[in-house]
Amino acid sequence: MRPSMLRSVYSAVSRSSSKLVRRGYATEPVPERKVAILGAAGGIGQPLSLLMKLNPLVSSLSLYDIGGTPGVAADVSHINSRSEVAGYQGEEELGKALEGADVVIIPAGVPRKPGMTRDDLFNINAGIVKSLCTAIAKYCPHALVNMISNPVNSTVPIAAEVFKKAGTYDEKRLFGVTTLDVVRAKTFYAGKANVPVAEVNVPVVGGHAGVTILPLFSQATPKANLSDDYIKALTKRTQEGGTEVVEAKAGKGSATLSMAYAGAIFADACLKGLNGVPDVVECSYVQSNIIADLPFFASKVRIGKNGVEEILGLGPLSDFEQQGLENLKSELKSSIEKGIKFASQ
Ligand SMILES: NC(=O)c1ccc[n+]([C@@H]2O[C@H](COP(=O)([O-])OP(=O)(O)OC[C@H]3O[C@@H](n4cnc5c(N)ncnc54)[C@H](O)[C@@H]3O)[C@@H](O)[C@H]2O)c1
Ligand SMILES: O=C(O)C[C@H](O)C(=O)O
Repeated sequence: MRPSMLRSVYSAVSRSSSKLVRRGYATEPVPERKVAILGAAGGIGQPLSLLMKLNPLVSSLSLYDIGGTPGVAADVSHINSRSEVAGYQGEEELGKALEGADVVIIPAGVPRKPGMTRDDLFNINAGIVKSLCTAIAKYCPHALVNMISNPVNSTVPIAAEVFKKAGTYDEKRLFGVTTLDVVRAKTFYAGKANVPVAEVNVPVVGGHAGVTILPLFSQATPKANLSDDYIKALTKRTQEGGTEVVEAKAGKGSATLSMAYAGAIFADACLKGLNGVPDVVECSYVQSNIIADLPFFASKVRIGKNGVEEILGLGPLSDFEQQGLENLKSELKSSIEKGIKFASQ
Protein backbone atom coordinates (compact mmCIF):
# COMPACT_ATOMS: atom_id res chain seq x y z
CA MET A 1 0.00 0.00 0.00
CA ARG A 2 1.11 3.47 -0.82
CA PRO A 3 1.33 6.68 1.21
CA SER A 4 -2.04 7.48 -0.36
CA MET A 5 -3.43 4.84 2.02
CA LEU A 6 -2.54 7.00 4.97
CA ARG A 7 -4.03 10.03 3.25
CA SER A 8 -7.24 8.09 2.75
CA VAL A 9 -7.10 6.90 6.34
CA TYR A 10 -6.76 10.45 7.62
CA SER A 11 -9.49 11.81 5.37
CA ALA A 12 -11.71 8.96 6.46
CA VAL A 13 -11.43 10.08 10.07
CA SER A 14 -13.92 12.87 9.50
CA ARG A 15 -16.57 10.47 8.23
CA SER A 16 -15.54 7.52 10.27
CA SER A 17 -18.40 7.40 12.71
CA SER A 18 -20.46 6.09 9.81
CA LYS A 19 -20.17 2.44 8.86
CA LEU A 20 -20.69 3.38 5.23
CA VAL A 21 -17.78 4.20 2.97
CA ARG A 22 -18.09 5.51 -0.57
CA ARG A 23 -16.65 3.20 -3.22
CA GLY A 24 -17.01 4.78 -6.65
CA TYR A 25 -20.60 5.95 -6.96
CA ALA A 26 -22.18 3.40 -4.64
CA THR A 27 -22.21 3.67 -0.89
CA GLU A 28 -21.56 0.19 0.46
CA PRO A 29 -21.33 -1.15 3.99
CA VAL A 30 -17.80 -1.99 5.10
CA PRO A 31 -17.63 -5.40 6.84
CA GLU A 32 -17.03 -5.60 10.56
CA ARG A 33 -13.38 -6.48 11.15
CA LYS A 34 -11.60 -7.12 14.42
CA VAL A 35 -7.86 -6.46 14.55
CA ALA A 36 -5.83 -7.59 17.56
CA ILE A 37 -2.37 -6.21 18.31
CA LEU A 38 -0.23 -8.36 20.63
CA GLY A 39 2.51 -6.24 22.20
CA ALA A 40 0.36 -3.13 21.86
CA ALA A 41 2.00 -1.17 24.68
CA GLY A 42 5.47 -1.37 23.14
CA GLY A 43 7.56 0.89 20.95
CA ILE A 44 5.92 -0.42 17.78
CA GLY A 45 2.64 -1.38 19.42
CA GLN A 46 1.63 2.12 20.49
CA PRO A 47 2.02 3.97 17.18
CA LEU A 48 0.64 0.92 15.38
CA SER A 49 -2.42 1.06 17.64
CA LEU A 50 -2.84 4.70 16.65
CA LEU A 51 -2.55 3.95 12.93
CA MET A 52 -4.96 1.02 13.11
CA LYS A 53 -7.42 3.22 15.04
CA LEU A 54 -7.31 5.58 12.06
CA ASN A 55 -8.04 2.79 9.58
CA PRO A 56 -11.75 2.87 8.61
CA LEU A 57 -11.66 -0.84 7.69
CA VAL A 58 -11.33 -1.73 11.38
CA SER A 59 -14.50 -1.96 13.47
CA SER A 60 -12.97 -3.44 16.61
CA LEU A 61 -9.43 -2.83 17.83
CA SER A 62 -8.15 -5.15 20.52
CA LEU A 63 -4.94 -4.12 22.27
CA TYR A 64 -3.11 -6.79 24.24
CA ASP A 65 0.16 -6.73 26.18
CA ILE A 66 1.51 -8.17 29.41
CA GLY A 67 1.01 -4.69 30.88
CA GLY A 68 0.18 -1.09 30.03
CA THR A 69 -2.66 -1.69 27.58
CA PRO A 70 -5.50 -0.12 29.60
CA GLY A 71 -3.73 3.24 29.26
CA VAL A 72 -2.96 2.85 25.56
CA ALA A 73 -6.53 1.71 24.89
CA ALA A 74 -8.08 4.58 26.87
CA ASP A 75 -5.87 7.03 25.01
CA VAL A 76 -6.56 5.92 21.42
CA SER A 77 -10.23 5.21 22.19
CA HIS A 78 -10.85 8.97 22.42
CA ILE A 79 -10.05 9.36 18.72
CA ASN A 80 -13.27 9.89 16.78
CA SER A 81 -12.79 7.16 14.22
CA ARG A 82 -14.86 4.05 13.47
CA SER A 83 -13.42 1.31 15.66
CA GLU A 84 -14.34 0.38 19.20
CA VAL A 85 -11.20 -0.09 21.29
CA ALA A 86 -10.56 -2.52 24.12
CA GLY A 87 -7.40 -3.04 26.14
CA TYR A 88 -6.41 -6.39 27.64
CA GLN A 89 -3.44 -7.14 29.86
CA GLY A 90 -2.00 -10.33 31.25
CA GLU A 91 -2.31 -13.88 30.02
CA GLU A 92 -5.72 -14.43 31.59
CA GLU A 93 -7.15 -11.79 29.22
CA LEU A 94 -5.44 -13.05 26.05
CA GLY A 95 -8.38 -15.23 25.01
CA LYS A 96 -10.82 -12.31 25.13
CA ALA A 97 -8.36 -10.17 23.21
CA LEU A 98 -8.16 -12.73 20.42
CA GLU A 99 -11.71 -14.08 20.18
CA GLY A 100 -13.22 -13.24 16.79
CA ALA A 101 -10.10 -11.52 15.43
CA ASP A 102 -9.79 -11.35 11.64
CA VAL A 103 -6.22 -10.06 11.70
CA VAL A 104 -3.68 -10.52 14.51
CA ILE A 105 -0.55 -8.36 14.41
CA ILE A 106 2.36 -9.49 16.61
CA PRO A 107 5.00 -6.93 17.59
CA ALA A 108 5.55 -8.58 21.01
CA GLY A 109 9.08 -9.27 22.12
CA VAL A 110 12.43 -7.68 22.79
CA PRO A 111 14.20 -5.41 20.30
CA ARG A 112 17.92 -5.31 19.43
CA LYS A 113 20.63 -3.22 21.04
CA PRO A 114 23.79 -2.11 19.18
CA GLY A 115 26.09 -5.04 18.44
CA MET A 116 23.29 -7.63 18.39
CA THR A 117 21.93 -9.53 15.40
CA ARG A 118 18.23 -10.28 15.07
CA ASP A 119 19.07 -13.90 15.77
CA ASP A 120 20.39 -12.86 19.20
CA LEU A 121 16.73 -12.17 20.07
CA PHE A 122 15.75 -15.77 19.37
CA ASN A 123 16.10 -17.11 22.91
CA ILE A 124 13.55 -14.66 24.34
CA ASN A 125 11.25 -14.01 21.41
CA ALA A 126 10.86 -17.61 20.26
CA GLY A 127 9.10 -18.50 23.52
CA ILE A 128 6.90 -15.39 23.41
CA VAL A 129 5.81 -16.12 19.85
CA LYS A 130 5.21 -19.78 20.64
CA SER A 131 2.87 -19.00 23.52
CA LEU A 132 1.00 -16.27 21.63
CA CYS A 133 0.51 -18.54 18.62
CA THR A 134 -0.75 -21.34 20.87
CA ALA A 135 -3.47 -18.92 22.01
CA ILE A 136 -4.22 -17.82 18.43
CA ALA A 137 -4.73 -21.48 17.46
CA LYS A 138 -7.22 -21.78 20.30
CA TYR A 139 -9.15 -18.51 20.10
CA CYS A 140 -8.99 -17.28 16.48
CA PRO A 141 -7.59 -20.08 14.32
CA HIS A 142 -8.83 -18.47 11.09
CA ALA A 143 -7.22 -15.06 11.62
CA LEU A 144 -4.57 -13.71 9.26
CA VAL A 145 -1.41 -13.52 11.38
CA ASN A 146 1.05 -10.67 10.71
CA MET A 147 4.34 -11.59 12.40
CA ILE A 148 6.59 -8.63 13.22
CA SER A 149 8.59 -10.08 16.15
CA ASN A 150 12.21 -10.87 15.32
CA PRO A 151 13.94 -12.88 14.12
CA VAL A 152 11.15 -13.03 11.53
CA ASN A 153 13.12 -15.63 9.52
CA SER A 154 12.61 -18.02 12.47
CA THR A 155 9.46 -16.74 14.21
CA VAL A 156 7.28 -17.42 11.17
CA PRO A 157 8.42 -21.08 10.98
CA ILE A 158 7.81 -21.32 14.76
CA ALA A 159 4.25 -20.05 14.29
CA ALA A 160 3.68 -22.55 11.46
CA GLU A 161 4.82 -25.44 13.66
CA VAL A 162 2.65 -24.35 16.58
CA PHE A 163 -0.39 -24.15 14.29
CA LYS A 164 0.44 -27.54 12.74
CA LYS A 165 0.61 -29.12 16.19
CA ALA A 166 -2.75 -27.58 17.07
CA GLY A 167 -4.23 -28.82 13.79
CA THR A 168 -5.13 -25.31 12.64
CA TYR A 169 -2.31 -24.51 10.22
CA ASP A 170 -3.35 -22.81 7.01
CA GLU A 171 -0.25 -21.59 5.20
CA LYS A 172 -2.32 -18.97 3.41
CA ARG A 173 -2.98 -17.17 6.70
CA LEU A 174 0.54 -16.73 8.06
CA PHE A 175 2.64 -13.72 7.01
CA GLY A 176 6.06 -12.46 8.06
CA VAL A 177 5.96 -8.68 7.84
CA THR A 178 8.84 -7.51 5.62
CA THR A 179 7.13 -4.29 4.55
CA LEU A 180 9.71 -2.14 6.33
CA ASP A 181 12.36 -3.45 3.94
CA VAL A 182 10.18 -2.35 1.02
CA VAL A 183 9.52 1.03 2.64
CA ARG A 184 13.27 1.56 3.09
CA ALA A 185 14.16 0.37 -0.40
CA LYS A 186 11.62 2.81 -1.87
CA THR A 187 12.88 5.73 0.21
CA PHE A 188 16.58 5.09 -0.46
CA TYR A 189 16.00 4.47 -4.19
CA ALA A 190 13.95 7.66 -4.59
CA GLY A 191 16.78 9.64 -2.97
CA LYS A 192 19.46 8.27 -5.31
CA ALA A 193 17.35 8.13 -8.47
CA ASN A 194 15.89 11.55 -7.84
CA VAL A 195 12.32 10.43 -8.58
CA PRO A 196 9.14 11.18 -6.57
CA VAL A 197 9.15 8.75 -3.66
CA ALA A 198 5.38 8.25 -3.78
CA GLU A 199 5.68 6.74 -7.27
CA VAL A 200 8.46 4.29 -6.43
CA ASN A 201 8.01 0.53 -6.37
CA VAL A 202 10.76 -1.92 -5.44
CA PRO A 203 10.19 -5.60 -4.65
CA VAL A 204 12.22 -6.96 -1.74
CA VAL A 205 12.54 -10.74 -1.51
CA GLY A 206 14.27 -13.40 0.61
CA GLY A 207 13.96 -12.89 4.35
CA HIS A 208 14.27 -10.20 7.01
CA ALA A 209 17.85 -10.12 8.32
CA GLY A 210 21.10 -8.86 6.81
CA VAL A 211 22.01 -10.55 3.53
CA THR A 212 18.70 -12.43 3.47
CA ILE A 213 17.04 -9.08 2.63
CA LEU A 214 17.32 -8.89 -1.16
CA PRO A 215 15.95 -5.73 -2.79
CA LEU A 216 15.44 -6.12 -6.54
CA PHE A 217 16.48 -2.67 -7.73
CA SER A 218 16.71 -3.95 -11.32
CA GLN A 219 12.88 -4.06 -11.19
CA ALA A 220 12.47 -0.68 -9.48
CA THR A 221 10.12 1.81 -11.06
CA PRO A 222 10.26 4.60 -12.20
CA LYS A 223 13.36 3.35 -14.06
CA ALA A 224 16.62 5.18 -13.46
CA ASN A 225 20.05 4.46 -14.86
CA LEU A 226 21.93 3.98 -11.62
CA SER A 227 25.51 2.73 -11.74
CA ASP A 228 26.45 -0.68 -10.36
CA ASP A 229 28.17 1.05 -7.45
CA TYR A 230 25.00 2.93 -6.57
CA ILE A 231 22.96 -0.29 -6.75
CA LYS A 232 25.43 -2.04 -4.47
CA ALA A 233 25.33 0.82 -1.97
CA LEU A 234 21.51 0.93 -2.04
CA THR A 235 21.35 -2.82 -1.50
CA LYS A 236 23.72 -2.66 1.46
CA ARG A 237 21.84 0.25 3.01
CA THR A 238 18.51 -1.59 2.67
CA GLN A 239 20.01 -4.75 4.19
CA GLU A 240 21.43 -2.74 7.07
CA GLY A 241 18.54 -0.30 7.51
CA GLY A 242 17.53 -1.90 10.80
CA THR A 243 21.07 -1.69 12.14
CA GLU A 244 21.28 1.97 11.08
CA VAL A 245 18.29 2.72 13.34
CA VAL A 246 19.52 0.48 16.20
CA GLU A 247 22.86 2.32 16.23
CA ALA A 248 21.23 5.76 16.02
CA LYS A 249 18.97 4.88 18.97
CA ALA A 250 22.11 3.88 20.87
CA GLY A 251 20.61 1.25 23.18
CA LYS A 252 17.03 2.57 23.23
CA GLY A 253 15.65 -0.06 20.85
CA SER A 254 15.12 -0.48 17.13
CA ALA A 255 12.80 0.94 14.48
CA THR A 256 9.39 1.63 15.98
CA LEU A 257 7.77 4.52 14.08
CA SER A 258 8.73 3.43 10.56
CA MET A 259 7.82 -0.12 11.59
CA ALA A 260 4.41 0.98 12.83
CA TYR A 261 3.87 2.68 9.46
CA ALA A 262 4.99 -0.46 7.61
CA GLY A 263 2.87 -2.70 9.86
CA ALA A 264 -0.18 -0.50 9.26
CA ILE A 265 0.35 -0.71 5.50
CA PHE A 266 0.59 -4.49 5.62
CA ALA A 267 -2.42 -4.94 7.92
CA ASP A 268 -4.43 -2.63 5.66
CA ALA A 269 -3.52 -4.86 2.70
CA CYS A 270 -4.74 -7.92 4.64
CA LEU A 271 -8.05 -6.20 5.48
CA LYS A 272 -8.53 -5.15 1.87
CA GLY A 273 -7.78 -8.70 0.72
CA LEU A 274 -10.27 -10.14 3.22
CA ASN A 275 -12.87 -7.63 2.02
CA GLY A 276 -12.46 -8.78 -1.58
CA VAL A 277 -10.59 -5.79 -2.97
CA PRO A 278 -8.90 -7.10 -6.14
CA ASP A 279 -5.17 -7.01 -6.89
CA VAL A 280 -3.83 -6.45 -3.41
CA VAL A 281 -0.14 -7.25 -3.76
CA GLU A 282 2.55 -6.82 -1.10
CA CYS A 283 5.89 -8.47 -0.39
CA SER A 284 5.74 -10.88 2.54
CA TYR A 285 7.65 -13.81 4.06
CA VAL A 286 5.34 -16.79 3.64
CA GLN A 287 5.37 -20.53 3.16
CA SER A 288 6.60 -20.83 -0.39
CA ASN A 289 8.05 -23.25 -2.89
CA ILE A 290 9.55 -20.79 -5.34
CA ILE A 291 13.11 -21.47 -4.13
CA ALA A 292 14.19 -25.09 -3.59
CA ASP A 293 15.04 -26.00 0.02
CA LEU A 294 13.63 -22.75 1.42
CA PRO A 295 10.12 -23.53 2.68
CA PHE A 296 9.65 -19.90 3.71
CA PHE A 297 10.59 -17.04 1.44
CA ALA A 298 9.59 -13.41 0.99
CA SER A 299 8.29 -12.35 -2.39
CA LYS A 300 5.35 -10.49 -3.85
CA VAL A 301 2.09 -12.17 -2.82
CA ARG A 302 -1.48 -11.49 -3.86
CA ILE A 303 -3.73 -11.29 -0.80
CA GLY A 304 -7.39 -12.22 -1.06
CA LYS A 305 -10.38 -13.35 0.95
CA ASN A 306 -8.54 -16.41 2.28
CA GLY A 307 -5.14 -14.83 2.75
CA VAL A 308 -2.35 -15.66 0.30
CA GLU A 309 -4.07 -16.11 -3.04
CA GLU A 310 -0.99 -16.31 -5.20
CA ILE A 311 2.76 -16.23 -4.71
CA LEU A 312 4.22 -14.24 -7.56
CA GLY A 313 7.51 -15.27 -9.13
CA LEU A 314 10.72 -13.31 -8.67
CA GLY A 315 10.86 -12.05 -12.25
CA PRO A 316 14.16 -11.52 -14.07
CA LEU A 317 17.15 -10.94 -11.75
CA SER A 318 20.35 -9.08 -12.56
CA ASP A 319 23.62 -11.00 -12.12
CA PHE A 320 24.18 -9.06 -8.88
CA GLU A 321 20.74 -10.07 -7.56
CA GLN A 322 21.24 -13.68 -8.68
CA GLN A 323 24.45 -13.71 -6.65
CA GLY A 324 22.59 -12.13 -3.72
CA LEU A 325 20.03 -14.92 -3.94
CA GLU A 326 22.75 -17.56 -3.79
CA ASN A 327 24.39 -15.76 -0.84
CA LEU A 328 21.24 -15.68 1.29
CA LYS A 329 20.28 -19.35 0.98
CA SER A 330 22.40 -20.91 3.71
CA GLU A 331 21.57 -18.31 6.38
CA LEU A 332 17.87 -18.35 5.61
CA LYS A 333 17.77 -22.15 5.60
CA SER A 334 19.43 -22.41 9.00
CA SER A 335 17.14 -19.73 10.50
CA ILE A 336 14.11 -21.66 9.25
CA GLU A 337 15.45 -24.93 10.62
CA LYS A 338 16.24 -23.30 13.96
CA GLY A 339 12.63 -22.13 14.29
CA ILE A 340 11.20 -25.50 13.31
CA LYS A 341 13.49 -27.33 15.73
CA PHE A 342 12.57 -25.01 18.61
CA ALA A 343 8.84 -25.39 18.04
CA SER A 344 9.02 -29.17 17.76
CA GLN A 345 10.67 -29.58 21.17
N1 LIG B 1 9.59 -7.15 11.20
C1 LIG B 1 10.22 -6.00 11.26
O1 LIG B 1 10.51 -5.38 10.24
C2 LIG B 1 10.54 -5.39 12.59
C3 LIG B 1 10.87 -4.03 12.68
C4 LIG B 1 11.13 -3.47 13.91
C5 LIG B 1 11.10 -4.26 15.06
N2 LIG B 1 10.79 -5.58 14.95
C6 LIG B 1 10.70 -6.43 16.13
O2 LIG B 1 9.48 -6.16 16.82
C7 LIG B 1 9.61 -6.55 18.20
C8 LIG B 1 9.08 -5.47 19.11
O3 LIG B 1 9.86 -4.31 19.01
P1 LIG B 1 9.54 -3.00 19.90
O4 LIG B 1 10.51 -1.97 19.54
O5 LIG B 1 8.09 -2.71 19.84
O6 LIG B 1 9.87 -3.57 21.36
P2 LIG B 1 9.34 -3.02 22.77
O7 LIG B 1 10.16 -3.68 23.82
O8 LIG B 1 9.26 -1.55 22.76
O9 LIG B 1 7.84 -3.58 22.84
C9 LIG B 1 7.58 -4.94 22.90
C10 LIG B 1 6.29 -5.14 23.66
O10 LIG B 1 6.04 -6.54 23.69
C11 LIG B 1 5.46 -6.79 24.95
N3 LIG B 1 5.53 -8.21 25.28
C12 LIG B 1 6.56 -8.93 25.75
N4 LIG B 1 6.18 -10.20 25.96
C13 LIG B 1 4.88 -10.28 25.60
C14 LIG B 1 3.92 -11.32 25.60
N5 LIG B 1 4.22 -12.55 26.01
N6 LIG B 1 2.68 -11.02 25.16
C15 LIG B 1 2.37 -9.78 24.74
N7 LIG B 1 3.22 -8.76 24.73
C16 LIG B 1 4.46 -9.01 25.16
C17 LIG B 1 6.24 -5.92 25.92
O11 LIG B 1 5.55 -5.76 27.13
C18 LIG B 1 6.37 -4.65 25.11
O12 LIG B 1 5.31 -3.76 25.39
C19 LIG B 1 11.11 -6.86 18.39
O13 LIG B 1 11.31 -8.25 18.34
C20 LIG B 1 11.76 -6.20 17.17
O14 LIG B 1 12.98 -6.79 16.83
C21 LIG B 1 10.51 -6.15 13.74
O1 LIG C 1 16.71 -4.15 12.98
C1 LIG C 1 15.97 -4.57 13.86
O2 LIG C 1 16.38 -5.21 14.83
C2 LIG C 1 14.50 -4.26 13.82
C3 LIG C 1 13.88 -4.54 12.49
O3 LIG C 1 14.04 -5.86 12.08
C4 LIG C 1 14.28 -3.57 11.42
O4 LIG C 1 14.55 -4.00 10.30
O5 LIG C 1 14.31 -2.36 11.71
